Amino acid sequence: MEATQTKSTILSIHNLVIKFKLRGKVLTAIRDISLNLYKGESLAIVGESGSGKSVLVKSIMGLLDKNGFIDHGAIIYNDEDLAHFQTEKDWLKIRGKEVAMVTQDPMTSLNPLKTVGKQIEECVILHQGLRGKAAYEKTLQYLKDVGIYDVEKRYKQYPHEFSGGMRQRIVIAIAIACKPKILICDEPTTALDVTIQAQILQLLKNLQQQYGLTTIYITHDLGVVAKVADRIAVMYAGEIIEVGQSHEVFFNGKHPYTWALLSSLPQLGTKGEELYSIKGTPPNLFKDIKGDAFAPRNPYALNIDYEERPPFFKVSETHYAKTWLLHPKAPKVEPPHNLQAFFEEGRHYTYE
Ligand SMILES: Nc1ncnc2c1ncn2[C@@H]1O[C@H](COP(=O)(O)OP(=O)(O)OP(=O)(O)O)[C@@H](O)[C@H]1O
Repeated sequence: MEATQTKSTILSIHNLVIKFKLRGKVLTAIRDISLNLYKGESLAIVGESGSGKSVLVKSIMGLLDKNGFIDHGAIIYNDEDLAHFQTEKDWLKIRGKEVAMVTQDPMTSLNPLKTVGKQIEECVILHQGLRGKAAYEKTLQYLKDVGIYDVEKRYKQYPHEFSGGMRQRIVIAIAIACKPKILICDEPTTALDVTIQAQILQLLKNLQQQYGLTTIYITHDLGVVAKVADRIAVMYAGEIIEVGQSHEVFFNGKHPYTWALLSSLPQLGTKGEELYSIKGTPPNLFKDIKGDAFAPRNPYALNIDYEERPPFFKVSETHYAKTWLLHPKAPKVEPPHNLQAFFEEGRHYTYE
C-alpha cells in the first residue's frame, strides 16, 4: 500500500461542525471533523448507523436536508470554501461535474421514464459538450466500461428492464459520464447479493484507475473496506476517531471503538471464542458530549475519558487515533484477546 502523505490534497475539511434543527431542538451530527482527501486515493469512511457518514459526504455536495446547516468550519476544494456556498447555482459548479455520488438504491437516482442511454447521454452532453453521433458513441463506450453487453440494444431500454446490479452499473456510468474528480460511493453494494457486490466493487476499483478518480466509500461493512480502500477513517458519534492507511487501522487499530468494529469481522467469529461486543447505545446527539463519546460503552475507559475529549495522538506519519490510551502516561492496555492474533497475522501479511 502506497504512502499517502506525499500525495497532493484534493479536498480538505477543517473543524467542520454540522447541526440539524428538529422540533425546536438542535442536534449536532458532525462534531469538529478535520480531514484531507488525497488525489487518486480511495478513502473508506466506516462507522455504525447514525455516526454521521452520510451527513459528512452530503455536506461536500450541498445536499444537506433543509433543516441542516454548517455551524462552523471549512470545506476547501479548488481554493474555494464550499461551506460558504449559499445557492443552488454555486453547487451546480460542484455537483456531478466535480463530485459525483453513487448511492445504495439505484432506483432513486434513475429516471424510470427515460431510457438508460438517454440518461447517460445527457451527462455526456452537459459535462463534456459532445453532440449527436459523438455523444451517442461516447455513451455506448460508458455502457461498455461499466460491463454492459449488447450496448446498442441496452441503450434503448428503461431502468425496470435491468436487474439491481445492472442498474447500479448504469448509475455508475451516469456518474462517470459527468467526468467528476471525486466519486462518492454511499453503501454502493448494500442492496445487492454477495457475488454481485464483489463485481461492483471490482468495477469501481477498475474505473477509479481508468479515470484517475479519487473515491470515498461510505460503509458500515469492514469487509467492503478491506477490498477497496487505501485509507480508512473510523467515525463515531459525529467525529473521526481514528484514521490511517488500511493496513494500519485493520491490523494495528488503536481506538477501542475500532477494536469493537474489527471484532465484528466474520474472520474473528470462527475461533470459537466469545466476540468482543459493543454494549450500550451511541450518545444522544442533542446533548453536549463531555470527554470521549465512546467512554460509556468502552470497557477500557479511563477517568479522563469522561472529562476531556482526547486529541489525535500520532501512531505513525499516516495513522492517528483519538484515544487517551495513547497518552504516554496512560496504563498499557492490550487489544481484546481475539484481535491480538488477528493483528499478529496481519502484520506478517503486510510486512513480510
Ligand atoms: N434531516 C435531519 N434532521 C435531523 N437529524 C438528522 C437529519 N439527517 C441526519 N440526522 C442525524 O444525523 C446523525 C448522522 O446521520 P447519518 O445519516 O449521517 O448517519 P450514517 O452514519 O450515515 O448512518 P447510516 O449508515 O444509517 O446512513 C444521525 O443522528 C441522524 O439522525
